[in-house]
Amino acid sequence: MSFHAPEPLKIDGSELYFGIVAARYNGAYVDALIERVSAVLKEAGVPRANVRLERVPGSNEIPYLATMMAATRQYDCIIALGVIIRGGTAHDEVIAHSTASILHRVAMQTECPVINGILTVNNTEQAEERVNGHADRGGEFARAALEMARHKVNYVQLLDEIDAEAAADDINDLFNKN
Ligand SMILES: Nc1c(NC[C@H](O)[C@H](O)[C@H](O)CO)[nH]c(=O)[nH]c1=O
Ligand SMILES: CC(=O)[C@@H](O)COP(=O)(O)O
Repeated sequence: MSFHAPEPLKIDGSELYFGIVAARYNGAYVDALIERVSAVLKEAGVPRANVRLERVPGSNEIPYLATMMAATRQYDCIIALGVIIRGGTAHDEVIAHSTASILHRVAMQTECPVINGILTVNNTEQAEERVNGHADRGGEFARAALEMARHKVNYVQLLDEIDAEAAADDINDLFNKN
């Protein structure tokens, strides 16, 4: 098991907004992830009102809601939470790969970072260890979300400033020509 999560950064979450999309499949494990994510966001000062939680049937449905939430432009980061447990067929692999790839695409296309908090495990013991046991994956996902939300806010602001400067340059050029 991996225990090399980065050292937590001190991030003031009081003005950050988060969307959580969580599967109902394997609900007890996912609920435990939601609890840890919520606790860590709260510790960072994120007001409860700044966090919106949406539930979907299974992890396969997460990308749709993540896309819709990101498209609202109301969030600084989306956190996707699910637990995929290996079954008898390759269905679990199909869902794990496709969701991971779509979540990246959502982030690139909307400028809203997306945290892939969809655990892919071989059995219930591995799920238990990661959500209620030694590994605090929910906490890790929340801390990654705080860090990425801060990047998002900074870069969106920087891009706005660059756009404003470019627009001002265009206006100056126009006046200088006339
Ligand atoms: N087997 C798991 C699923 N399967 C359900 C799918 O995610 C989906 O709801 C269904 O295929 C309809 O589109 N979901 C999980 O989150 N975890 C699993 O282990
Ligand atoms: C139906 C599912 O989402 C998933 O549990 C598939 O399990 P299995 O591969 O054992 O049919």
